[in-house]
Amino acid sequence: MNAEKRRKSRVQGGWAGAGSKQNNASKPKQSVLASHASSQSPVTGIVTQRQVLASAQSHSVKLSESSIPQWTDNNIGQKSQNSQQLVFEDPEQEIQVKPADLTIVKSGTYDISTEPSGVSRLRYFPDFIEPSRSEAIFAELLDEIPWKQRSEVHGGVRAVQPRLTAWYNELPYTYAGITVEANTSEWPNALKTLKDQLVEVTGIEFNSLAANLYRDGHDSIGWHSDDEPIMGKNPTIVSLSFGEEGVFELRKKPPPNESGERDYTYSQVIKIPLRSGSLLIMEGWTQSDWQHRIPNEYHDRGARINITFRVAIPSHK
Ligand SMILES: O=C(O)CCC(=O)C(=O)O
Ligand SMILES: [Fe+2]
Repeated sequence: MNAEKRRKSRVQGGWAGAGSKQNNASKPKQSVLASHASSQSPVTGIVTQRQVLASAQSHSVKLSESSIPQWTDNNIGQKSQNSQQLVFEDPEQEIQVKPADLTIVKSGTYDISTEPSGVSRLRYFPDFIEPSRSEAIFAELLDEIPWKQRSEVHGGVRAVQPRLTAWYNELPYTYAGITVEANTSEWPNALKTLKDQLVEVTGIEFNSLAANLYRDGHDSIGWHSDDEPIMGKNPTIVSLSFGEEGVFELRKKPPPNESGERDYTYSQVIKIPLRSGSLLIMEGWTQSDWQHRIPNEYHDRGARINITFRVAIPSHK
């Protein structure tokens, strides 16, 4: 056997032995991927969008320091010794994989997580208000709400919000470094009726209302939680959408590092396309354990109005 042939046969032999070990090591990862996507999805009724490169199911795979099989001359004819060297023991390095994004499209109640604080629950009713009524409400709100572009402060930097807002409440409301003045003016009629309807559905007597107008696809609201002290602990946030569809996204908060920072690279993301007339309720620990946003879009989008009914607690004056 010449030198080149000998080298090839060694390599093939080496990888054949190593391969079976390696495959075994990576197999559980694949089966977790498959089963997680179907039956073990933490959120039933959710469509799993598998995005080939950007995301895969959440699973931590532990590898030994050297995941590449070692090859030495001693391996020839010493199968057992060879395989000994390739056992994946003493895991030292953890590889994290970003879970596939999940999309909620169907009406239902979704417990999106149970830890670290407790149950985070979403209730989604895509067809809460019929299309012709939604259209009329959209026109009324666009016309009657005193929309204003405000600015907010992030990391000490003040910037104009990429959307218009309004707030109806007896108390001023502080969030993202700004204080929105109290607004005791009368609620638009459509909102009074909707509030009564929502009090019936939820049993909660809402006393405040925040409104957002996303004028087009350039408008957005960044990642945040509705966890201002004025909302109290575990607030129920009831959100109605009118006009153009907007994709509402949630991402799970990872544990903070020693400096209190959170790395969201591997966070679970849940998307809910909020169409006109839809109702989304966030409950439980959702504001503690998740953030949400409406990203801007790369394609043209018409105007969208979002109304959130909340309970502001007067003791936080
Ligand atoms: O527009 C939406 O659906 C979300 C608005 C929101 O998160 C907020 O106003 O706090
Ligand atoms: Fe919010």
